[in-house]
Amino acid sequence: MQTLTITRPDDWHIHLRSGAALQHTVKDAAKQFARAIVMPNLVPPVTNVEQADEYRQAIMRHTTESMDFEPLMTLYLTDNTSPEDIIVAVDSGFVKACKLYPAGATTNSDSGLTDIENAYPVFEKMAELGMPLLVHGEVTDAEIDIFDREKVFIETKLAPVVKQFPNLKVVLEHITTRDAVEFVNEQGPNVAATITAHHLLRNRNDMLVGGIRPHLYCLPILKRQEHQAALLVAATSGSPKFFLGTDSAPHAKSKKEAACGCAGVYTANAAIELYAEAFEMMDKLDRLEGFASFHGPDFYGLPRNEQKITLVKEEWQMPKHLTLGNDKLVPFCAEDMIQWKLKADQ
Ligand SMILES: NC(=O)N[C@@H](CC(=O)O)C(=O)O
Ligand SMILES: [Zn+2]
Ligand SMILES: [Zn+2]
Repeated sequence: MQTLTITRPDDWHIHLRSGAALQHTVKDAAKQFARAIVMPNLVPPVTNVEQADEYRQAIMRHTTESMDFEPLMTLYLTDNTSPEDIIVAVDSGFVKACKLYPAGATTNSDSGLTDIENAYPVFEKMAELGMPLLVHGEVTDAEIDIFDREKVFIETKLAPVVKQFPNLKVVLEHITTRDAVEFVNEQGPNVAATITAHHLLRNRNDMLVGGIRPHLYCLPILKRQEHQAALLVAATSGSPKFFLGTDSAPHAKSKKEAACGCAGVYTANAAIELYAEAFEMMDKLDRLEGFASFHGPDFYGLPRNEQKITLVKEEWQMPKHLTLGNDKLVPFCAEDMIQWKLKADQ
């Protein structure tokens, strides 16, 4: 039987949510990942260290020692975040990054930055203290087409930040375009990107041809096939600039299958298996470990994990539904056959 053993991976972008959802999301993530960068877009958002500490403790209540899972916390930048807040965050030891949402860009981003320049004094402090900036890279201008919002953000918002703060570590999160790949490749080692499994495995035709599939709707939205191809090349290139970030973002089935459905795809229950499928498709399974387990900690300046996980080439069927608190949750690839399986009892 074909097996693949790699260093235990980390997820550098996940939404664990809060309350009853945590009993499912934490277990799913911890099954495979040793650490996860936890997104702060709760309602209300996690904007200071006290809130991050409370959230961290809520997550930890759903872990056991044998799970050996560490949530890495983030702060949500608002127009009111100050450079002093960054000093306190760095001192906390458990806040590992700050997250920039342009106001209105995505789920729960209403308190995001109304103008990126408002945060320049904060970026300066982050650069000085080595705190990474994580970016949801889409403009929100009504006149910009939704399929162009990442590209326009890079040109008009991100490029000036990177130029002004060459020492700032920046992660362009969940990239979806060839333009993003090229931009990241052109920058120095302080600029990196995360790539989701769903953007590697699907494109906008999968979402829209033959009927609209709400469970593939996420932000940034799936793009055309040529962009998917560029992401596959980047992820499997071996470049340390690209690493694993699932952007697993659960929404109840009823909130997705609705006249105005929420954005977000749930992959955490089988993320590493899904990435393995993408890497196998490119005949680059040997590059999975770098992408999933090395490039992220190296960029963040954290130690690589020591434990291992094993994947087995064994077909299984993705469930039709999972549970999210009192609701149903439809996972990515629901009812599809998956080719790789994480071996239990590692
Ligand atoms: N990716 C998504 O489509 N949704 C995320 C927010 C985000 O990461 O932009 C969510 O929180 O639901
Ligand atoms: Zn986002
Ligand atoms: Zn996200």
